Amino acid sequence: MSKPFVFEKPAGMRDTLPAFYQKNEKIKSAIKNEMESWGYQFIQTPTLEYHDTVGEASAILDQQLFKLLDMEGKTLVLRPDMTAPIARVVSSSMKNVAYPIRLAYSSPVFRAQQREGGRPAEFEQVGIELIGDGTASAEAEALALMTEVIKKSGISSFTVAVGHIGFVQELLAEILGNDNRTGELLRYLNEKNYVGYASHVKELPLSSIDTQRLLKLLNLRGGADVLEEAAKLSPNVKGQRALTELKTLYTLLEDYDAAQNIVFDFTLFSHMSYYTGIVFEGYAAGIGAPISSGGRYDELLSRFDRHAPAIGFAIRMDYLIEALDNKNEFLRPQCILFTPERRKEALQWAKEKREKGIKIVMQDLSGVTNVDDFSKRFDEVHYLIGSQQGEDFS
Ligand SMILES: N[C@@H](Cc1c[nH]c[nH+]1)C(=O)O
Repeated sequence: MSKPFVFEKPAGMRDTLPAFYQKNEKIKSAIKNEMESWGYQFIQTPTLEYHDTVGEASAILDQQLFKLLDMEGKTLVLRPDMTAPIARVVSSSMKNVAYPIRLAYSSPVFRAQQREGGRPAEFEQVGIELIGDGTASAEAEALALMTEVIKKSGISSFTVAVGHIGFVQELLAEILGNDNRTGELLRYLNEKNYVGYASHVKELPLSSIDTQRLLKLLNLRGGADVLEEAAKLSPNVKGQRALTELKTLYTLLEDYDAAQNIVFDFTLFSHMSYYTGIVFEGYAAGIGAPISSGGRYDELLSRFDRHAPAIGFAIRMDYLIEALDNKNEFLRPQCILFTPERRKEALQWAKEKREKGIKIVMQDLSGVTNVDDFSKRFDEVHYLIGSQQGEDFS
């Protein structure tokens, strides 16, 4: 016997079925409304971009980029994130719009995955970018909005981890000097491989004080008192500046009433190499991967010749939906099963219900083979069958 035909999909590609789709659309619309109410304007950018502009600026590992060629032989990429395309837009079509600029997006992004990893290679991000504002208020706004959006989506139990790329890089560079060794430790942090980080540190030929400083970095996770602990690692001037920035940020977040969910985490290091200052990730109970992430990227815009400080974040819709408890279940449609002689009556009834916002499936009885099975899909099933008046729809 020949093997049954399997409709395989490329690694990491997924179908979105009705239940997930509905939930996603509903939550997404709540998130978008919130972003719009803070004055962010939604834009769309193309799915394909040039590899040597947006592809490189996106700061994703090259092997994770989906690449293809256009008719002129130029290499294109499926956009791996939205921050770089938005930097391109702000520096070209919007170059005459004065800073600060507040933009938002809701778009699929693409990052190639190994099949064994089982991770999605296409997923939807809803995010914002606040470009041209280098103030602490801009940082507080981004974090407060992210917190609000997570709350509005129905997640009650979550934390937002905040770190600072500058602090970590300065500390490592001061102790290790050489870029390769720093790079290696940063890679462990990015992979959240703290055991690997610690054993690597212990192998390095360092004074015991410096070994301790590098190891203590791993404990710098927790409430606002972590900032005091971080100060004890005797950071250099730039490192101290980063700590002051974080302290100010915390005070501002208290004003925004958004400090309750914040924890500081100096091990936070992102794979996105454009970050230059604070970085943050949102975590929901029960989900291992971040449901949102963002940070300050003050150098990216210069790559597009319109220098500006900037900050932003993206919500990862698939993980966010996974994190929602099922109390958000959606009402299923109602069904009206009719026979042709009652079709008009059924149509009239369906029209009235639909106008009231109730979802109605109209189904000719002779088109259904197993009525019992079919009926299970609906909240209510009404019968308009035969010439007799069968059901009272008042
Ligand atoms: N583009 C980032 C999120 C982000 C938006 N703005 C700044 N950071 C990501 O895909 O992880």
